Amino acid sequence: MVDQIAPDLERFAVRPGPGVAALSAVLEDPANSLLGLDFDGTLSPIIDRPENAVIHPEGARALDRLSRRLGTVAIITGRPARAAVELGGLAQLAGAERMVVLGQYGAERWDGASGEFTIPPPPEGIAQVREAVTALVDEVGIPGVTIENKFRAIGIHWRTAADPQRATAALIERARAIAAEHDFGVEPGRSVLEIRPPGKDKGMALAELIAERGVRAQIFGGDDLGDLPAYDEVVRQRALGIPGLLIASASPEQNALLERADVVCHGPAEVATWLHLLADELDRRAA
Ligand SMILES: O=P(O)(O)OC[C@H]1O[C@H](O[C@H]2O[C@H](CO)[C@@H](O)[C@H](O)[C@H]2O)[C@H](O)[C@@H](O)[C@@H]1O
Repeated sequence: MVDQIAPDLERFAVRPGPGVAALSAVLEDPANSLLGLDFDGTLSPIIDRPENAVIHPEGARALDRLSRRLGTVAIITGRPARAAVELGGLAQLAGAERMVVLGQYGAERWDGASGEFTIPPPPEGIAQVREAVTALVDEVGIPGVTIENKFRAIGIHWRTAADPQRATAALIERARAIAAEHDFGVEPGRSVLEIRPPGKDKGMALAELIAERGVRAQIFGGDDLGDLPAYDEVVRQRALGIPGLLIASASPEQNALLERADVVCHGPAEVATWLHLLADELDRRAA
């Protein structure tokens, strides 16, 4: 039996603070612990075309290892649940039965145990929103601006725009007006503005999963503004006695999470390295 010694905090690069106790709690009780991760920018490197995104190969390997050790591994994403499962190859992971995907900020779900998707019907008004957004993008006419149809939401992307500054100046306020007119909300992200129905966020999605699974300790990692409600939820859960560690996947595009994080990784490759460290330590303790 291996000694249950405290984790080497220097190796895990955990800032002094509540993340330290959370890491110990996860290592001591992995079966009742949750790992929640965002998809794009945290597991999957940011690329020009959303439909070609994949999980970093080392991230996929680490997820595979962790899904055998932790009670719950959840991908909590703005992506449709089906897209995350397919792009991430999640159904093929060894511990897939312990994985959950909460897609479209918690509106959709995939359960690895049953392989079933829960996808509510598209919200009222989405066809009109799509039409108005398409007309706006056509009228603005900036090459490289693209529309992502997420069936219950629409993403306007300008990562590949010929003139990203002109694109944001021409699009953002008018896209917000379209959202307001149809009682939709907006979700700003990395070179994207999403128009989506209100009422769900990653914090709510996380809270529901914690309650459902009886989670006793957690780790959550994200990279963008849409992850902040999950950060808030981790802080709220700490006050309720559930320790939580926050990982930020840092990028030059977004620094809103950095000061709040217990661990800062530089993009999905470093997130993957950190997840492997966690898997190594869990394997060592299980040996
Ligand atoms: O919650 P997430 O898993 O982080 O998803 C947020 C949005 O990510 C995607 O867009 C981002 O990644 C693309 C691929 O790397 C990139 O081209 C784009 O610029 C990024 O904003 C995705 O397309 C959206 O649907 C997600 O809501």
